[in-house]
Amino acid sequence: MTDVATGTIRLEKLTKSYDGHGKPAVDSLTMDIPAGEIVVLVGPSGCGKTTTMKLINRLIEPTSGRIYLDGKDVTRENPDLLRRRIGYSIQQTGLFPHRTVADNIATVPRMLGWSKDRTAARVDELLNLVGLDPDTYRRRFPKQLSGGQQQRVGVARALGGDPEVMLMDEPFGAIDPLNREALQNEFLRIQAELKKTIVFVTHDIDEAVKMGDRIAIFSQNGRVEQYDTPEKILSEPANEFVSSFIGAGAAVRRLSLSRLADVEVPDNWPTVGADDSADRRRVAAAGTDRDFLLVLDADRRPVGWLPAAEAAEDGRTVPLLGALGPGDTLYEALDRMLTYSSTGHVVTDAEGRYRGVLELDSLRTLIHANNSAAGQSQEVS
Ligand SMILES: Nc1ncnc2c1ncn2[C@@H]1O[C@H](COP(=O)(O)OP(=O)(O)OP(=O)(O)O)[C@@H](O)[C@H]1O
Repeated sequence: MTDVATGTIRLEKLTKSYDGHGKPAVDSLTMDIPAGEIVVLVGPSGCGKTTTMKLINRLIEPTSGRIYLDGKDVTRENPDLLRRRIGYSIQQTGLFPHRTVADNIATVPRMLGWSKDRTAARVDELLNLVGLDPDTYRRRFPKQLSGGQQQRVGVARALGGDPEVMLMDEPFGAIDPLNREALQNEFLRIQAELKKTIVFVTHDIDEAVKMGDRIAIFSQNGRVEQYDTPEKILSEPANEFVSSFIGAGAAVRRLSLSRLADVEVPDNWPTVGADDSADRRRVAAAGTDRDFLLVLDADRRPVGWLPAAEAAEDGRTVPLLGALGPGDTLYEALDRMLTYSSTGHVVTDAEGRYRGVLELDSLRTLIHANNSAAGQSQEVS
C-alpha cells in the first residue's frame, strides 16, 4: 500500500454500537474517501453522520471495523497523534472563549511544538486565508466576533497544523443564508488552493450539491443509500429513499452544477463604444430591433445600457443590473433574471470584459442542454 495518495481515507466495515441502545449508530460502513476531494455526508437526523466523523478521528472508538489513512491502518494508532493530522471544525465552532483568536488558531501548531515566530506567521497566514484582517482580529476574543467570523476562525483553527484531512461537522449550520453562501464560496476558493481531503457533514442537500465532489446519502445506522457525484445523485437517484431525500426540484438543483464559464453565451447583442459619436450610436440603433444597446468601454468592459430610442441624444445610459461572471451558475443566472426583470443580463469573463448577453430564451436553451446531458430533458420546460 505504498502508492496511496496522502489524505486518502478508507473505512472498512466500521461499526459503532452504544451499550444499551438496540441498533448500532453506524453499522458496517465501508467507504473510500479519495485524497483532495470534498465528500459530503448528508442524511436525516440521527442517521450516524456525526458518529462517522468522530470515528474517523477516533474521538470515539469503533466497536469493530477498520480505518485506514494513506493506506495505513490507524484503527489502533495513538488518537492524539492521529488528531494532529486531522483538522476538525464543528457547528458551534468549539472555540475556547477565554483565548484570543490567535491563541485559538495556534492550538495545533503549539501542540506540534512549532516556534513562536513560525506559529505567529501561520496564524496571520490563516487569518488572511479566511478573509479576516490579522491586525484587526488576532487579539480579539470569540465573543467579540459575529457568528460568521467565529466560523471563519473555527475553519482557520482546523487548518492550523496543515492537516492532511479536515472533518467539518455542519460548519456553516448556524449562519444566516447570505453569510452562509459567502462562507461556502470562500471555503471552495480556499479548497481549490489547498486541495485537502474534506469530510463535510450537512443535513442540507443544497449545501451538499454545492460543496461536494461526492455525496454520501445516509438513511439510518450509517447505511449509505448512494455514494456518488452530485450530478449522478440528482439525475440518477439510486432508490426511493434518495429520490425522496433530494425531493422535488432536482432539475432546478442541477442548474447549480453548471457554471457560465463552461457554457456558450450568445454574443450577438448590439454594442456601442462609450466614446462613439452620436452618429455611430444612431447607426447602431437603426441596425437592431433591440430596445437597448450595450455600451462598452475601451477595454470592452460593459458600462451600461443605452436606450435605442435615445441613441443619438446625449448617450446617457441606464445602469447594468446583476452582471454575471464565469463563476456564476445557471441557477444563479435564473435567479438573477427572476429578481431583476430586465430583458438581458450581461455576462463577463474573469477580467470583467463583455462575453455576451443572456436572455430568458437563451437561458432556457442552456437549461435544456443541461438537462438533456443529464438524461432528463423534460423536467424544466
Ligand atoms: N453517546 C451516545 N450514546 C448513545 N447513543 C448515541 C450517542 N451518540 C449518538 N448516539 C445515537 O447514535 C445515532 C447516530 O447519531 P449521530 O449523532 O451520529 O447522528 P447524526 O446523523 O449526526 O444526527 P444529527 O443530524 O441530528 O446531528 C443516534 O440514534 C443517536 O441517538
